[in-house]
Amino acid sequence: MTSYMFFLHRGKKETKMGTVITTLSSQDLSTLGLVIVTLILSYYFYARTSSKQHYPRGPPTIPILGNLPQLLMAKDTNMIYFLEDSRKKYGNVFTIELGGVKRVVICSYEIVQELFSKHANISSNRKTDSMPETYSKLAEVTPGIFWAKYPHWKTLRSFALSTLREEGMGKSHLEPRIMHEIHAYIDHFITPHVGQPINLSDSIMLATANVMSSMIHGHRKDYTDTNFLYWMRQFRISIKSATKAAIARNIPFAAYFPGDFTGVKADRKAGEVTIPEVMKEVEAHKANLDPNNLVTYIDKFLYHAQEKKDGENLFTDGNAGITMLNLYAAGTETTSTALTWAILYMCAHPDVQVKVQEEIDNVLGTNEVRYQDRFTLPYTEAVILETLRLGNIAPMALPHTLEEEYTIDVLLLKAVQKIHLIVILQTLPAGCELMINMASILWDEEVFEEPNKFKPERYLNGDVTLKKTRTLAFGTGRRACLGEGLARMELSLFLTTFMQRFKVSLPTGHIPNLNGVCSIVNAPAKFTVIFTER
Ligand code: HEM
Repeated sequence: MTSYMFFLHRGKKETKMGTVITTLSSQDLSTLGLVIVTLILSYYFYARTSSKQHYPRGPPTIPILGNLPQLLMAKDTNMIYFLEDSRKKYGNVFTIELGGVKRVVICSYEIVQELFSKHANISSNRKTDSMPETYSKLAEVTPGIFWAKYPHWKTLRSFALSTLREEGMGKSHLEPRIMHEIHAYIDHFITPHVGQPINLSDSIMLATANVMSSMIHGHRKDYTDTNFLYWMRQFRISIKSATKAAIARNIPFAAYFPGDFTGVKADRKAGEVTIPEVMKEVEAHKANLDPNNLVTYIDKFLYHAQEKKDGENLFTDGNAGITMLNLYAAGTETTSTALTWAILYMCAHPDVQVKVQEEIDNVLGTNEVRYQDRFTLPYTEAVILETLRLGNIAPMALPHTLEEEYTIDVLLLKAVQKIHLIVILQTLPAGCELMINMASILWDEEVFEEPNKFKPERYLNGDVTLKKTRTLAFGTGRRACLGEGLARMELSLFLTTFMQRFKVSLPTGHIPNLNGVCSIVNAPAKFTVIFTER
């Protein structure tokens, strides 16, 4: 009778201790094999039928109440699910439920593409109850672009997109206006303070706001205009308190907590300042409307209203005001935050900064940059792409509403969950809100090697050309960022000009803090930077 011995150490004839665990005959072994195969098969079939019994099964719901104090009280970080790659903790799709609103958080690039691009017809609306109060009052009558639903959204978005393109978004004829703003910014905020620490993030948004302003109204505001400064400060408060305030809207009693933990009061105050201000601008443009000289967004909007071309009366004064506010909100803080990250990364990585400057010196010398130069400045462009990835500017994008119940494709689930035998279907309920966890996608270690490191070369083929690498920083599908062309243009022109003229560094002894402070945008923590003439 042949005996088979089972030992503790694989590949050894005996354990170190020489302990024999058990002995089995060949017949025993066949029986054991049969038992194992039977167990595996029955588990497989059991799991299939048991998961079928529960079909369709939705994503797990993460209890949010336990985290509520953190969400409401945290000064800097209020959206805890969006600050990290939540997939590791909760999976590719999970639900957070707050005040009766189900929010489905998606942490997979493939599922985002599947829902927002392939099934855009059922996922491209937004609910107004997830918006901050600043807008909600106006939006009850005038939806603007951000929070509008089909078919109104389509009309307003198409109008905004075509008008901004006429104004030069992504095109060379906008360049002089952006360059004018860059020089004004340098003259006012940098040159007088060369060699001294300055707070970039507080001032750079005035420059990006002015680019927007020149497209919307046809003129920029002076950096000493106190009304403009006050308006921008309130505007910024409303953006920063937006996520907290939106949460509080779903838990009404939270607004009555002492102080302003929920941001509702700040948001309300900001609304009281910003809304009348934009409506004043609308009135001023209306009073001076010249059909033979329609060169700004707002004039074209008001002229369209007079013509009543839409037949649905969408082109109202209220919508003129709120779309204007949407464009400021979307186009100001996002781009200025990306620029602030770019400068911080340059300070934190002096070697990268030197490479950017060498490239600019070789290609441009002292010539002023043109947007078309991006094709011959691949390293600088790679720095911008890496900034958009690692800086994670819009950490949760904007919520979408799912119009119909939707079961995520089983093959896709198998692929993203890397499960081969049992796949638990995930059915998302109609009416839920879909949110993207950008951190899971932009910092995905399976796609980006060492995702937490700033490595522009990941976007390059050698040092020569840009690699095609997936990105989601501007969203995807019908509702993707409307201003991507403008943002890319501003980032390229601002960063190249700054790097051409200045060396940037942190004050001696300051260690760069590369953790973001997350609200609707993910911004660097407060820091000061020293610009030195090169
Ligand atoms: C670095 C800068 C920017 C980033 C990272 C960014 C990112 C995004 C993201 C992620 C969304 C949401 C997409 C979705 O709902 O799925 C969005 C929407 C939007 N963005 Fe941007 N954005 C930037 C700059 C701009 C600029 C400069 C403008 C101004 C023209 C702009 C206008 C908009 C508008 C109007 C929407 C709403 C679109 C809609 O609801 O149809 N963005 N952006």
